[in-house]
Amino acid sequence: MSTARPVRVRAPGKINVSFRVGPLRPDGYHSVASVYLAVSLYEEVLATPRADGAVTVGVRSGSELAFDLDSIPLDESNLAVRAALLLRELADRPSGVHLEITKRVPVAGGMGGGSADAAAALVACSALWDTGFSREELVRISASLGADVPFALHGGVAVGLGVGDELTPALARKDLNWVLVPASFGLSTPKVYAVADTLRERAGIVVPEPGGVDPAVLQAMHTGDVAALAKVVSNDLQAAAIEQAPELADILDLGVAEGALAGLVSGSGPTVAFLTSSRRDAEELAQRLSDVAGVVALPVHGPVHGARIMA
Ligand SMILES: C[C@](O)(CO)[C@H](O)COP(=O)(O)OP(=O)(O)OC[C@H]1O[C@@H](n2ccc(N)nc2=O)[C@H](O)[C@@H]1O
Ligand SMILES: Nc1ncnc2c1ncn2[C@@H]1O[C@H](COP(=O)(O)OP(=O)(O)OP(=O)(O)O)[C@@H](O)[C@H]1O
Repeated sequence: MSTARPVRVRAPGKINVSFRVGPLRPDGYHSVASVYLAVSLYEEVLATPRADGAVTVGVRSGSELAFDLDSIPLDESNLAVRAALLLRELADRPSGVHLEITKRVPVAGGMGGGSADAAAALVACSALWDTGFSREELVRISASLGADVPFALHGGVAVGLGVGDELTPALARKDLNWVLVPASFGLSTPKVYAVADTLRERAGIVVPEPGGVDPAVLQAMHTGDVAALAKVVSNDLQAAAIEQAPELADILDLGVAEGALAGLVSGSGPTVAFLTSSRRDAEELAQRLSDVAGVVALPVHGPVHGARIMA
């Protein structure tokens, strides 16, 4: 359907419930095996047509988190702008658009917030410009914007191979309840990968190709066995994130001491995610972490849908 009216899209942040990192490839990326879970913390992009043909962006906070909005570029390096420019070129449209981003996913937090913005911008502009691209085509297009962008479009639960962009849907029988503890600072994704390489080199570890994901993780999600899942969640980037920000180790210990079934750093960090048994346990843990440590702690659940137009 063609529309000249503004289009609002929301796209989720993610947790890597399991994340294996293989060797560094010649292109500067690592081959990975990821179990992605989309969680109920959403970015929103409102796309409004611009008559002058320009592609512009604005960012505002939609959260109680103290976002460093100044660290987000407002030029052509903004991921949402890159998405719109790429789509415009592929669809051969002369159209302009203003993208207003409402941020709720921690910036540089390891939860794919910028990727969610890119996915939301693709879906919004595709509707605005009536490109006729299918969802599958948008997913394919999105891979050139970043390794996490296809999953922000896809949503739900998925296995990500290659650099994380080769997705296969997976099943979660039950809604999983987590508590997120965002940090007041960000970590650079390439830096965390580089530190991971250095740590492995120093330990004399020759890193194998990740192959696939840990089948025990898929099995636990498939059967909805949260206790079993808690035993197998893991992230190969966690040690490198802790090396960069040692306080993350204390937060991980605290969450488990306060009753989380398990804790792990999300993606390249520094956001920490704690698994709990129920929505109620997540709310109680978030309250305790806030009381005991004075940290912001957000209960979330997943799987949730990928980038989608809002009514
Ligand atoms: C850490 C994760 O968030 C886990 O899902 C992703 O692997 C990162 O995904 P992303 O932020 O979308 O990454 P991109 O924007 O494509 O890449 C940023 C940088 O991260 C590093 N990178 C990213 C993905 C990957 N499989 N191997 C890498 O080494 C590379 O240095 C790359 O230049
Ligand atoms: N729309 C955007 N939103 C946030 N950051 C953006 C955006 N466009 C470009 N960036 C740049 O990308 C950097 C990382 O952003 P993002 O919030 O996606 O990190 P992240 O969640 O750690 O990413 P990932 O988990 O995918 O590695 C920011 O510091 C910023 O400089």
